[in-house]
Amino acid sequence: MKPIYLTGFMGSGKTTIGSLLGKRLNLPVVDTDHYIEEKYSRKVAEIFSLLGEEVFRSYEASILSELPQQDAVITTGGGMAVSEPNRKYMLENGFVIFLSCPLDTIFERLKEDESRPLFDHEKKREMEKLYDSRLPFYRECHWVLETSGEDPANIVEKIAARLELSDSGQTVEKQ
Ligand SMILES: Nc1ncnc2c1ncn2[C@@H]1O[C@H](COP(=O)(O)OP(=O)(O)OP(=O)(O)O)[C@@H](O)[C@H]1O
Ligand SMILES: O=C(O)C1=C[C@@H](O)[C@@H](O)[C@H](O)C1
Ligand SMILES: [Mg+2]
Repeated sequence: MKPIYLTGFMGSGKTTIGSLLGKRLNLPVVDTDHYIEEKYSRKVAEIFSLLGEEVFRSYEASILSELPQQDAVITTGGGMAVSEPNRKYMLENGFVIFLSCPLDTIFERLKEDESRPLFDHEKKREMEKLYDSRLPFYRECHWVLETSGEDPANIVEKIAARLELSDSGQTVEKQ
């Protein structure tokens, strides 16, 4: 089975859902942010502050091909799908699920969380711009799954059900 890539904006639930999905499907899970932190022995926030975003993006691009090529759930950082070559790689080599979530819900989810260098709780307008600019990239995927108002466990069951449908050869709608 091709790897499942979870994409979407910061706070859409990629890491949370991916971890549960891995357990549900009995597949290993690789989180690209964690992989980069291990490989380069620095926290994502440190890479941004010490080396800059461009360096972080080069790390993201270079690690994709090091990740499992099959039987895995890969939870991506929020900016992974913004790069065209990254999107192309994921679309060609795996099954890409965009976890969609309204920005207001994301603000609510991340209100106590300061770990994301690009998420500024005080700058709603800038966050809206970033969010809107990224939507077209996230939408280049195999499935769009709306996550707001859904419990993580339910989302996982929905994904598992859709994967079973596609395994059985039935046509599945993108949205
Ligand atoms: N479906 C959900 N319902 C409620 N809370 C959720 C849901 N999914 C995730 N959360 C919460 O939202 C926060 C962010 O989730 P998570 O870290 O999984 O996002 P992410 O998409 O991996 O973000 P990033 O792109 O920054 O890595 C966490 O506190 C998590 O518990
Ligand atoms: O959306 C983004 O650009 C980011 C999301 C996080 O997962 C991290 O990859 C980093 O904080 C950047
Ligand atoms: Mg994450």
